[in-house]
Amino acid sequence: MSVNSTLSSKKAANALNGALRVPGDKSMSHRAVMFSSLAEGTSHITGLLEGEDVMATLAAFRAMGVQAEGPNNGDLVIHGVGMRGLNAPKVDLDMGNSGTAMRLMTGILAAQSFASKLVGDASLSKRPMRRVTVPLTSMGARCATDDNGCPPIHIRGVERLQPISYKLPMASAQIKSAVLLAGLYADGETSVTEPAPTRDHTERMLKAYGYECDSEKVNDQVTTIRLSGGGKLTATDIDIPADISSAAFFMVAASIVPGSLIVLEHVCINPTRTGVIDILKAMGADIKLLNPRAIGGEPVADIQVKYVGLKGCEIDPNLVPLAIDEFPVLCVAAACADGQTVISGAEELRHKESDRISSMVEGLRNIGVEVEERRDGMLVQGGAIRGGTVESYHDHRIAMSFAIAGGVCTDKIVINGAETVATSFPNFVKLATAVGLRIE
Ligand SMILES: O=C(O)C1=C[C@@H](OP(=O)(O)O)[C@@H](O)[C@H](O)C1
Ligand SMILES: C=C(OP(=O)(O)O)C(=O)O
Repeated sequence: MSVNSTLSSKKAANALNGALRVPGDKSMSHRAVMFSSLAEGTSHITGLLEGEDVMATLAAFRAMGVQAEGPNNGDLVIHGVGMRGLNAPKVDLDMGNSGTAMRLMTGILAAQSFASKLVGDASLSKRPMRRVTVPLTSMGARCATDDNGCPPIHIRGVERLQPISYKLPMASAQIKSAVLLAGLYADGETSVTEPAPTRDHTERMLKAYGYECDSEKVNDQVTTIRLSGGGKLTATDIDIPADISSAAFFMVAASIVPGSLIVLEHVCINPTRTGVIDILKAMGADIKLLNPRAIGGEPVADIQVKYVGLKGCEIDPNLVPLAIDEFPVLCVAAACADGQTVISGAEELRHKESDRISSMVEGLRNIGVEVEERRDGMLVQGGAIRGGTVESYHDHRIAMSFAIAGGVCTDKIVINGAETVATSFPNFVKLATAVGLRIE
């Protein structure tokens, strides 16, 4: 762990200044490890996030016989074993805190000829998993959750899978990806229709590893993704840009601490991930995308954020899936804005590492913010942040969001359970301190 279990965050002495590069994108890092392991040949990954979530994915493949060197400063070499080259694991596969790891691995493992069992930590063990086992079972997979629909997931070997045409019941990149990954092994064409755009790293990265995958827009919101089973992945070199979900903490910090000017370098600005920029801009933030470029099939830019002060707004529910992991820190932005901010259409937040609606409502109240909890969101009354003690509920994004609130509090904020930041952002405290936040 890079930090103690309690963080204490105090008002920044000065404005935040400087350029920083946050760690690699978590969604892309998981997928790069998965696809490199299943590919034919040796892949070189750079910019990998060395957070605990991604390390759980890597450990699972090592337990199934995949050889890898690293990671070392974000560099990882993986010797792929091919689509059918995994060995039966001799141990339960521990996905730690990571919903992405558990759901995507279920898609891959449900198609193998051997049995496996996926387990997770206390938080992951409370998260809903039937959303993946139900469609996979209809493809002929033999996988089951516990009676309560949560992990562990028990998977039995199968000889073959049938393809399906699956309409996602909710906008979820994890369910989409789990079905597509199982579809790689199915006899025929699998299609997934999403009700609203969700992150498309699986589709983009499949293409980077030489696997054909088509996306067809049905209308503005709805897209159908199709692929045919039985193909192969070919090893490649992949450079992973910085994670906009980690950058978001500093985008909000610079937007609420007067006088700030920061540049977040080399951030992935895939349009299925940039809802946080649109929402902050709707609140009046001054955000500029500098040096736009393409890296490994993904758009990348340096993001400049200058303090101008925020105003409350009604957040467009269509932006929710495009900023799903950024809502905890957006709640902090709302608490510092002039006027009210309304979040709606965001019930999925209740199924993350913690119930992020109730964790944020409770924490904001503890530091002196007026909030009304709603089933699918909340209403935040902007104003001053006093300070107090908050619980992270072992949710990395809750812990880091309150650390950012510390930049403007009049007293100090103590965050319990902060070791969890290592799941997605191991050097958070170091980078935050480097740009001027005062975190102990
Ligand atoms: O596919 C992914 O990499 C992710 C999808 C999102 O989850 P859902 O698909 O459950 O919304 C997101 O919250 C998670 O952090 C990463
Ligand atoms: C929800 C998150 O991750 P996961 O679902 O992979 O646990 C997150 O990182 O905010």
